[in-house]
Amino acid sequence: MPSNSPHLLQVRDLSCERDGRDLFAGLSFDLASGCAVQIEGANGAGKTSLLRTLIGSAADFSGEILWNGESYPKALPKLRESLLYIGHRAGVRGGLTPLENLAWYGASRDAAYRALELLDLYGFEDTLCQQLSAGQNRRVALARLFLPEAPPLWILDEPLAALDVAGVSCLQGQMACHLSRGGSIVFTSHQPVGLTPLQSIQLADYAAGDTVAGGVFVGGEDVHA
Ligand SMILES: Nc1ncnc2c1ncn2[C@@H]1O[C@H](COP(=O)(O)OP(=O)(O)OP(=O)(O)O)[C@@H](O)[C@H]1O
Repeated sequence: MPSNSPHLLQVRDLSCERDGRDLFAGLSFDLASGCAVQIEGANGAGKTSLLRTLIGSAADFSGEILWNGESYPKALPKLRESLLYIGHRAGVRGGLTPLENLAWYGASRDAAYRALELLDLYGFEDTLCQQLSAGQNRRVALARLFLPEAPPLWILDEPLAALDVAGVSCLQGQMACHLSRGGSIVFTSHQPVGLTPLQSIQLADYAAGDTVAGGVFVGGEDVHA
């Protein structure tokens, strides 16, 4: 069960600065198998900076991050074997079709067709992505979450952005399914997401000089044992 699972990702007293400005300080949380963490905060609060730090793309932090008990940066090669990161910008190549974009990530043709169908992109598989709408491009990016054998750790920056109601529902279902299979998710979103167990972290609570301990949990057990 998720509450008894080991903590895969551990963040200890993390502080991040950009251009001489402290974005957040004293941030600590644990992420266990089967659990999700939602990062919330105003525009410019540092959500993307935090995610980029967690994926090892930003080394200018203080504090400690551990993956399976091993500290960054030593842990990064193993982390990347287990990580699926979808950033704020969709990471979709406009000059390729949806099928070609998924093939670039190693998907078989059958798996890519299936994932695109689940995201209601049937009939658009061979259309250049630069001819698709913003929401459709977002769906192409998110189709990676619907491929078989997706990695266990998902780090998603604004995954619900640009999606319509049906798209949000579809993605929420897939995120819940991932948790039920023992996967873990860290994501940013400005809107409520119906996941359990979910730890919500408000970056405003960690503004430099205004540090509080821990986040708020909705459902499940507090993994800050
Ligand atoms: N590489 C960088 N160099 C300098 N400043 C940066 C860099 N990346 C981000 N910043 C600054 O850090 C601050 C936080 O940016 P970030 O993108 O992390 O915020 P965010 O919470 O994700 O915002 P939004 O909700 O608007 O996406 C911003 O003021 C931004 O200008």
